[in-house]
Amino acid sequence: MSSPSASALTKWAVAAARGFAAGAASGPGRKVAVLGAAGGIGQPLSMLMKMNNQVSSLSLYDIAGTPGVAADISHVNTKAQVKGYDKDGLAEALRGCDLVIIPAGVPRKPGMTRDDLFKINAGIVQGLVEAIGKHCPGAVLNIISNPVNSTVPIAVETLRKMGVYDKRKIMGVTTLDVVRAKTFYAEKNGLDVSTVDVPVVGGHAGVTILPLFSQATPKVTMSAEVLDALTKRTQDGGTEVVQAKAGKAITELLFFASVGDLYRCKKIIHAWGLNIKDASCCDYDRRTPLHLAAAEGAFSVVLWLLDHGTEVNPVDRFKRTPLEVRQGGSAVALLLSLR
Ligand SMILES: NC(=O)C1=CN([C@@H]2O[C@H](COP(=O)(O)OP(=O)(O)OC[C@H]3O[C@@H](n4cnc5c(N)ncnc54)[C@H](O)[C@@H]3O)[C@@H](O)[C@H]2O)C=CC1
Ligand SMILES: O=C([O-])CC(=O)C(=O)O
Repeated sequence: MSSPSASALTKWAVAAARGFAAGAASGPGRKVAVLGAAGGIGQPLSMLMKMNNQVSSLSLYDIAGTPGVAADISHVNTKAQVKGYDKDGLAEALRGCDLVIIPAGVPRKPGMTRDDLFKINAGIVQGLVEAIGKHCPGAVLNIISNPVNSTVPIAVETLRKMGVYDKRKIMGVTTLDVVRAKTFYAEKNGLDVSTVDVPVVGGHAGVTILPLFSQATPKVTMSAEVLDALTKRTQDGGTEVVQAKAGKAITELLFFASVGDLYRCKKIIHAWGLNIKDASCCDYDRRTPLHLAAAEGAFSVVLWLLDHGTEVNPVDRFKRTPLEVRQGGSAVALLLSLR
């Protein structure tokens, strides 16, 4: 499974607990569905649900990769019965659910805002909510898919049209903003984070996230500058994570450049919006994809990088250019020296 951030784990645990508190069904053992269960959020979230002893039945639904995730999660030694469902199994996954959590959809890449996801995720959420309205209309709904500020209203209107809307049962998951505000406030003021509370109101995007540090406890007087910085960091917390995760994409790009896999290089560059002209697209030793492709004689990758504007002579930490790391004469060396 991919590993979740600690803050994200806290967020989902709290959201799920709220979901249960507002749940319609009574008695032990709730049926929970995670839609988008095979994704970066879906997998650790599914694990948390499997570890929650209020859950007796856990439906893991995704359009791809569900069998592996369901097998993995089902091995956890807790009582919830796990079943994986692929794209044809949505109705069955939802039937009788008390709580449905939706992390399905595309995530941001560096440079994108959450609103940039609207075109794709609005349709995904609407389709899933229609199925919920049909197969488990009484369930509590937690929406994680971004932009939460828009996907929640879409869910509300979808259920309203179907005549099954209950305002007590739909929640956009924004707990992560509270988690971040508490962490940053405690860090800045040298407080034990377990004693800290910071209310956050508003939405889940940029300036719509409003941490109320004036209401935080324990109370600490902070300068206007510190207050502004904490507010901004809380509002930009998601962007901080999205950007940090792009580092992994660069590492993958460097690997596929070194093995001459042009198809995967292009896929990663496109998916993550990586800028191969940017000097920061490199590893710790400042080796660029061109350094690695040249060193391994990956002609097609070298040619493609050069044709797409990569600098010909960047120097790595050891002051070597791609031509210099290419040992001996070869087509790659000739290509580099002619540019
Ligand atoms: N509200 C919040 O605090 C947070 C929200 N998010 C949002 O959660 C969403 C998911 O993020 P990640 O898990 O990182 O993305 P991901 O790409 O790793 O996973 C998304 C999953 O959704 C699945 N999917 C796509 N269309 C589907 C459909 N029609 N039905 C069922 N599954 C479908 C994909 O197959 C994939 O497994 C994004 O929109 C992201 O912005 C992410 C972090 C925090
Ligand atoms: O920022 C994003 O795209 C994901 C998210 O909602 C968060 O981490 O708060």
